[in-house]
Amino acid sequence: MSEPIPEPALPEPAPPEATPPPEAPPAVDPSFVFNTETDLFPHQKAEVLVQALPWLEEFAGAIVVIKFGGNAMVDATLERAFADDIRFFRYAGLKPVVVHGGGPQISRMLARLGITSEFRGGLRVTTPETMDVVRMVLTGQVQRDLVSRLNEREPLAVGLSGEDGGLFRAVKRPAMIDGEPVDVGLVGDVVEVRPKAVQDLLDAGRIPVVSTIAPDGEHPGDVLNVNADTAAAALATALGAQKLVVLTDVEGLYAAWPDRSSLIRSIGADDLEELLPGLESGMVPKMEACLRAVRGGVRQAHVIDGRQPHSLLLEIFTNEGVGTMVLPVAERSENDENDEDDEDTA
Ligand SMILES: Nc1ncnc2c1ncn2[C@@H]1O[C@H](COP(=O)(O)OP(=O)(O)O)[C@@H](O)[C@H]1O
Ligand SMILES: CC(=O)N[C@@H](CCC(=O)OP(=O)(O)O)C(=O)O
Repeated sequence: MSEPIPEPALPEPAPPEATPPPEAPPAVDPSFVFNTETDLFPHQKAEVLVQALPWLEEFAGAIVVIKFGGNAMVDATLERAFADDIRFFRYAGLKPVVVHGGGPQISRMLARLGITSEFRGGLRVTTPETMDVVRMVLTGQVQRDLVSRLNEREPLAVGLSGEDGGLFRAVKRPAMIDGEPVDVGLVGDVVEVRPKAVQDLLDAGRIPVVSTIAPDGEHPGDVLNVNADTAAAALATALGAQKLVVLTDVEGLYAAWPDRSSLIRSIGADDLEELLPGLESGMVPKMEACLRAVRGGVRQAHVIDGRQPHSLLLEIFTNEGVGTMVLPVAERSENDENDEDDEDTA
């Protein structure tokens, strides 16, 4: 009998390779370095949110007209921050209405077309040829870009111009230079607002975005170029807005421009009216607009720095606010109050 052939010994199975436990995500991004100059501690973040609470209550349901324009509008980062602020307002329960300018964009297009343009007393001298370009750039380019930007996450914004739904009716106006009227062509002043088209959009939860071209009330079929600050004031008044906010490329109104230490934080309508004749070019339509708005029943009008991202949020939701605030009646300063106390006790 032959010996059974022993089965070859199988090699010992290798112990299962220990799989390392999945690496927990780092609690803090290792590349993050806390900057004590610019970053907030959690308790500070909470403080900012809590500080916003009374303002959220105050402005719940309020119509706020925001003039976005000119030089604050030509930077994509600023435009994105602006769109975020407007959407923030909308979700916080305010009713924002955007009135846009586009002076630099119009000037660029006119230059490309070889058409010279000139400003007199802060207003563009507008020939029929210039008017075609103004209308095309404002309603066909600037408004479209802004509406698209606002609609990036949710389609809330709807564009319209003063021609839509009879929103504005304007008549020709001159520029005022050294107290003298000067003809500036097809430039108008809004003399009538039918806010229904805008109100309907607000009631539907939309964000209206308005271009300031207006039908000529005296020459049916013609349109006029209206300065966007002026149109924003007329619309704010007609809508019974709580606030008008004008974004620009300086911190606010300076009493002694260009002296940067002369920024005015708050001014009453009467004092502003006295300052107006001494103001220069671009500030003239802005401050006239603020004056008209508060005289027309808007509670506060502001000129703020559109070069600072989120300056709009700071204006509405912080105790300090930013820029220059125009009120129907001047705020009493602490000094005034102390003087009065002294008189009482004298
Ligand atoms: N008193 C003043 N306070 C602030 N800015 C003034 C004053 N007077 C003139 N300006 C000028 O007005 C400009 C703002 O007007 P403008 O350029 O027409 O603004 P926007 O392009 O934002 O509509 C400022 O950049 C500044 O050069
Ligand atoms: C009559 C007049 O001057 N209209 C302005 C309209 C646009 C505007 O107001 O734009 P900003 O707010 O960007 O300056 C213009 O033609 O430039």
